[in-house]
Amino acid sequence: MSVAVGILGATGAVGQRLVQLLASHPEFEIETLTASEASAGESYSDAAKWRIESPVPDGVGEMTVTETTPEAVPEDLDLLFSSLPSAVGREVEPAFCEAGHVVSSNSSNHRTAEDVPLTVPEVNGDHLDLIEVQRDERGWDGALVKNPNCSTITMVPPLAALDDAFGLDQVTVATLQAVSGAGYDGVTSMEIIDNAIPHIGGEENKMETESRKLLGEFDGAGVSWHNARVEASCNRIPTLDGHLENVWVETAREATVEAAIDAMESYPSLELHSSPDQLVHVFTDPERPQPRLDRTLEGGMSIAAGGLQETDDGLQFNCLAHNTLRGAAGASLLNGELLLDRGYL
Ligand SMILES: NC(=O)C1=CN([C@@H]2O[C@H](COP(=O)(O)OP(=O)(O)OC[C@H]3O[C@@H](n4cnc5c(N)ncnc54)[C@H](OP(=O)(O)O)[C@@H]3O)[C@@H](O)[C@H]2O)C=CC1
Repeated sequence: MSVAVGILGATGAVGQRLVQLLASHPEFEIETLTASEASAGESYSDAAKWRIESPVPDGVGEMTVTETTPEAVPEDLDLLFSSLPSAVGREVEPAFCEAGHVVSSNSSNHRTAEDVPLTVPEVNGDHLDLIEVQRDERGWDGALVKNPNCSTITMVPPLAALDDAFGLDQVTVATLQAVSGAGYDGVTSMEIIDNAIPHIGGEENKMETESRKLLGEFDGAGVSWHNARVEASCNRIPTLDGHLENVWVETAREATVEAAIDAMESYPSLELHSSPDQLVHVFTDPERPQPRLDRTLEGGMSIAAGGLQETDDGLQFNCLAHNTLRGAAGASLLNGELLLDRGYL
């Protein structure tokens, strides 16, 4: 069975990754590509400044880009992936849902809304059924599902494993984030070469809130956020792709490095097309994980961890993920596969 899909914001950095991943997907077929009014009417090859190592996939370059409105896309599209700027997503995504479309969105708007599932399929796929509450409350035939921020996705699977094993009371994280997270025009070379920027607007709050929603419990009516305190400090560094994070956790029960490695490495993955075989890979070499060496682990869909050490009240570790694959386009794609698997398409 082939599922007809569209990409909202298809010409951008994340949209291009979605095009790349969807072009060879066995279940999804790209039917519609949208962007801003400035790009509408152009061929995809002309509208998108293609920045991915592999060429524009066959058949996509000639497609005509349409405007990002419900009227401009076919009514019978089963699924829309959204990689719009969040201010745009906030306005238009609900209109697509109201028009009956199911939207798997990477944009940050609505992530912490009470009736919007925020999911990392392997960690809290059960939260997807919040769609029923959303449809009741909003009267939509469609649905809006979100994946979290790229820095949040990087730390949440290891944290979920540690929570299952020992319980989490407090999480403190410092990030070293790649420039692609800011988008192509986000940070100039003069700002970032030979430098580090100890601030990324809004990022700390996203990590502190989204992680607690993801690790929370869904009871059929709503999500009770996890009680752990989460504190984040976010930094931009001159790597291209791959966010590296240093994490300290205070655990509720005594934790050992050996048990923590076991919990992370045995944390279950899923059998969705884009799921990695192993969700978290733990390195024992203290110099790993590194962005350049480890961001493409399992096609960029795995989380790399390492540097595990016991502390007075818990553990510390490092983790890394590819921010535009596992952290953005791949995360939306996995949510799309989960929607299909759970019968929402
Ligand atoms: N880059 C990353 O690593 C990550 C990005 N994100 C989030 O994903 C989203 C997309 O990011 P990114 O791909 O980097 O952004 P880009 O700026 O590269 O792309 C934005 C896309 O949205 C379209 N667009 C812009 N304005 C409008 C509008 N008014 N109406 C309709 N379409 C519009 C653009 O079309 P056009 O080409 O015509 O301008 C383009 O297709 C953002 O919300 C971002 O915060 C999340 C995680 C990681």
